[in-house]
Amino acid sequence: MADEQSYDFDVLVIGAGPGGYVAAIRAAQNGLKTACVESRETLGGTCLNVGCIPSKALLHASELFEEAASGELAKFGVKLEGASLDLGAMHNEKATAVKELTGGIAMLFKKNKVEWLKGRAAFTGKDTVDVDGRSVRAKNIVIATGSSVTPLPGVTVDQQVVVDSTGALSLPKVPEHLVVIGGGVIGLELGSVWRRLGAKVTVVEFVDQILPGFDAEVRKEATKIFKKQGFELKVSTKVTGVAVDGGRATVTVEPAAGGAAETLAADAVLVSIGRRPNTEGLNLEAAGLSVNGRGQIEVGHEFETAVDGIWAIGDVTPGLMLAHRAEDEGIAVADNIAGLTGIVNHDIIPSVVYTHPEIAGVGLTEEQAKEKGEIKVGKFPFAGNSRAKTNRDTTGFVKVIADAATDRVVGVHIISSLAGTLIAQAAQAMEFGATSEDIALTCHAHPTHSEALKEAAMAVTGKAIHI
Ligand SMILES: Cc1cc2nc3c(=O)[nH]c(=O)nc-3n(C[C@H](O)[C@H](O)[C@H](O)COP(=O)(O)OP(=O)(O)OC[C@H]3O[C@@H](n4cnc5c(N)ncnc54)[C@H](O)[C@@H]3O)c2cc1C
Ligand SMILES: NC(=O)c1ccc[n+]([C@@H]2O[C@H](COP(=O)([O-])OP(=O)(O)OC[C@H]3O[C@@H](n4cnc5c(N)ncnc54)[C@H](O)[C@@H]3O)[C@@H](O)[C@H]2O)c1
Repeated sequence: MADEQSYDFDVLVIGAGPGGYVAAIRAAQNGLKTACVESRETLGGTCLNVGCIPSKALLHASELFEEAASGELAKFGVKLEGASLDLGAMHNEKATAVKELTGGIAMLFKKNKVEWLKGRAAFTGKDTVDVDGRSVRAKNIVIATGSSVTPLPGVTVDQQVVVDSTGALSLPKVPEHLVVIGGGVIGLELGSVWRRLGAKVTVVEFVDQILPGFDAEVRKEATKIFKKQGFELKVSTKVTGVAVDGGRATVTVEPAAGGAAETLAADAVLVSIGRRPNTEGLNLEAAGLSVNGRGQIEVGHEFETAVDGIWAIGDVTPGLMLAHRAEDEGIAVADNIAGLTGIVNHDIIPSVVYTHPEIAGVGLTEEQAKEKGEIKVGKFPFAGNSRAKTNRDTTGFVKVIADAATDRVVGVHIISSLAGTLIAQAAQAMEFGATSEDIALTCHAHPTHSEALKEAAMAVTGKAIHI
């Protein structure tokens, strides 16, 4: 047993993404001497540097551009002429947002006295880590090393013509034809950005529907909406090769089940087929740790690994690869290390796709809920919501799924321009164990989009008013 005095830190966090930086701050708030190792130049991990934040900056800016350029604003009495794109300015504004937010984490580290050890960490023992030649010893070590892009065998990402999500956040010009490989969240969000700015976008998806993991009805409706927006969606299709020549790509695709091949000519190709955990170079063996078949570090209920004093959170562990899950786990693990009670309810983690409209879900899909037992479903379209109608923004619906016997809400799914914001209300209701009647009897402000959630809850008993 090591001498308590010989530890450099009570808690050493490896990785300063949403999981790691939050864990470090909470550990310090809990009175523990804490350091966080991060090899990037800036804090904030994938999310702040090359993920959530820059993608949302471009989604926001491209939405403004499309709205201004489309002439759609004229009906509201807003006449614009000759909206034009300054892509450089758009990228600069994105970079400013990223800089402000990553700099903000550095300030929070200072304020909370979290020491940032700049460099790459590798285990040399169960409580020792090498950080670029410096040996650091800690009583507790939290692995929060996140994830990186899954490569597609045989396809080389050059970040010029064939890009991953990081490259697609910084394309220097709008492609004429962008082929997106993978119809998941990244493909549809970044595909939306470039489509709005003028690209033709073709999405090649291996399975028979886009947006894996979402409610089937939501996936079907989303498919209709994206097609109407001009996306070409090639589902049940696999890419068998990408050849690059003279700044252009030829993408060869064929039916997933086999069949005749065809080629797509593109000037940009985005590979977005998922992400995989970062454990390479961590030297987990020196700590006595191993990974599962998917390369993830398995953890127990308290985020403890198989080795005492080593914990793991976020994308490097099994579960939804989402920033808010990582953050909540960061708080919980730091509380558990301090001897407090840190819990994350993994059954109630909202997922949001920030396209237009947004697509959001929490809890069980209708298919999953049916497998578990009898359910009642209430649905309400935004076409019946007064605020959505006033805004001329009626695409989508809210679906509330409740247990037939107890009326307890087990899932909520929303397609709407404000779905990402509305889903928080559903998550909170579910966390408090609400029934659909509880939501139906809660007074919602008028006129707001949130009234659609109340009406969907009322529809569970067939008594919605505005439909
Ligand atoms: C384009 C894109 C958009 C996204 N948008 C969203 C979104 O809108 N909402 C959402 O919830 N999620 C989004 N995500 C997913 C989100 O970014 C991740 O789920 C989240 O960042 C995971 O947090 P984490 O702390 O587990 O790991 P990460 O954010 O990946 O951070 C891990 C950090 O550890 C560092 N690191 C790794 N190994 C070492 C080592 N050995 N030594 C030192 N440092 C190391 C890495 O440099 C990295 O900075 C998006 C992802 C991408 C790619
Ligand atoms: N808004 C958000 O919360 C947000 C945004 C971006 C990313 N993320 C996270 O980042 C992670 C990675 O995103 P992603 O979009 O890369 O992954 P994803 O898992 O969401 O989607 C990948 C898609 O690629 C398809 N696919 C896999 N192999 C293929 C192949 N060979 N050819 C064609 N299609 C193939 C899959 O069927 C799936 O539909 C996700 O887990 C997501 O949670 C979240």
